[in-house]
Amino acid sequence: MNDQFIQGVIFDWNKIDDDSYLKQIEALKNIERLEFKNSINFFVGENGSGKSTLLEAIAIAHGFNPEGGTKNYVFSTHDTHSELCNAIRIVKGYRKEKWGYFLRAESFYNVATKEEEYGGIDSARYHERSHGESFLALAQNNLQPNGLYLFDEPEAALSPQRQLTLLMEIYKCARKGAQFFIVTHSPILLGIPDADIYCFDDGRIHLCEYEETESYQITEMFINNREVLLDRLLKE
Ligand SMILES: Nc1ncnc2c1ncn2[C@@H]1O[C@H](COP(=O)(O)OP(=O)(O)OP(=O)(O)O)[C@@H](O)[C@H]1O
Repeated sequence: MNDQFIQGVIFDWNKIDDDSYLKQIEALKNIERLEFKNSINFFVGENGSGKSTLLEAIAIAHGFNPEGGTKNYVFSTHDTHSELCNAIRIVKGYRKEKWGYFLRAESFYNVATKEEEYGGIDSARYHERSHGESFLALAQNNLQPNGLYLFDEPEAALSPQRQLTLLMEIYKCARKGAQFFIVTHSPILLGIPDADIYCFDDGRIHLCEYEETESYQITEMFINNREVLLDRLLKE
């Protein structure tokens, strides 16, 4: 039985203008519905394939602030979210999450500022740590059993060692009833066992295996054939 908080998304493209760029995004433009059965769901694919657009739309349609944070965050410093959130319906399960967090690498600074403000005197002092240290601390401070988490490229600030720490935390939290939607290019994070990987390449959203992702294939090819590859690339 599917006991996830978010079990799917239904799209109504009639609510989007014909000249909107959303209707030009190959992976999204013909999709009617998507199903989620897993506690850990990755969105992968080439730059510009629509991953962040969909993650953001799911987050906003579910009640999160467009720039990130918990559902209680209402600040907006740079309101540029797409109208896709108005054209989707979230299919919810019978369980309701106890806590949730939308975390995007690109607006982390603003979220950390708000987190310090809202958290009051006892809050973690995110701006007094390095980018990676504070990003991981903020993620860790907000990971709870039975929570719902939407992360956009959480690896951006993290060393490989800290990506492994985050991987461990996500895995443990998912086993305690949490659900994750994560946009990533990280071959480390993607390696988490038993996750569903939704690939946005080839003009559609489709499930794929870890070893089929470009993040894995290109990293593997580079590490195992670095000299030959560089020789070929740099000679051209
Ligand atoms: N405000 C906008 N106006 C026009 N086009 C936009 C706008 N925002 C995004 N796009 C386009 O929508 C497409 C999907 O963008 P999106 O940010 O979802 O890609 P992505 O898969 O998350 O990429 P990346 O891996 O680089 O983060 C891109 O081609 C992008 O240029």
